[in-house]
Amino acid sequence: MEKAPQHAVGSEAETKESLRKETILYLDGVSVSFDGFKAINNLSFLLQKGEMRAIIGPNGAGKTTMMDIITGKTRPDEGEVFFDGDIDLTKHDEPAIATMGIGRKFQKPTVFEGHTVEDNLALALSGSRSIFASIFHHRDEEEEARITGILETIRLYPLRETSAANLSHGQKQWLEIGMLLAQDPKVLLVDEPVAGMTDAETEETARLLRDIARDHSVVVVEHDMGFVRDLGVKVTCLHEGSVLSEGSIDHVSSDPKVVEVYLGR
Ligand SMILES: Nc1ncnc2c1ncn2[C@@H]1O[C@H](COP(=O)(O)OP(=O)(O)OP(=O)(O)O)[C@@H](O)[C@H]1O
Repeated sequence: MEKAPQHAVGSEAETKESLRKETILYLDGVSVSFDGFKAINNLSFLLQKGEMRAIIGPNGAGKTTMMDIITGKTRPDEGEVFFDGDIDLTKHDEPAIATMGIGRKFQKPTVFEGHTVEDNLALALSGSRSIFASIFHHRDEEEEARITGILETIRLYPLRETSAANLSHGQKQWLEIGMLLAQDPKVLLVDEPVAGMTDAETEETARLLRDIARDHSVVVVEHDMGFVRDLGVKVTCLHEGSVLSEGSIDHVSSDPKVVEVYLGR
């Protein structure tokens, strides 16, 4: 008897594994239900190391739930979720996943309003140090250089001594992205970064995220299609907890399925 079937199964698993090893995020066959409702339904999503991806989709498509699964906030009922090739995220909790290098920025900025831009970054850089100790501790050259680098990336170097309370909404979003960068994540998950921003801030945010994507992997969830186009990256459209369409912005935005459930509305 031929051993072909067994061999075929083995090689399929090997192919999957070698595919997985190239990825920074790997979701395969992931499902999760809330009270019998499948919010995520057999979802497969691969993010390559160093890639930036935009996620779009109608309200309730499962975008937030997908982020919740990646960050360990929600446990999937089924499926595989891997980080950096071979770390099984379903075996780790939220704080452990954050420490491993998955940083998440929620829609609403949560900067420390009473502190300067620079001190907010110092706080984020210090991790567990107390607020008082972070601000008054003498920063060494390396810390100074990192803070300066982040201030330049987030376009706030000239405002470093300004109180965060006096920043515009858009600048607060950038500061929060900076605070995420201070934690040195490998992947940044960014939820609706340009909601409520001016047109000029929105355009600058696309450039800022492209700069960050030069040395990080990034997932951006956003409804603003002009902004998604400016990002110039592969787009995934979710619908009913699965991938409806994936590819270039031109491919996805002209896909009749996407027009029907999302763009045409
Ligand atoms: N904890 C929960 N309990 C019950 N249902 C939930 C829970 N979390 C999400 N859902 C449901 O799962 C579906 C997917 O929600 P999700 O928030 O992931 O969508 P979304 O794509 O992020 O939408 P939006 O663009 O509005 O933020 C929705 O129908 C939502 O009501």
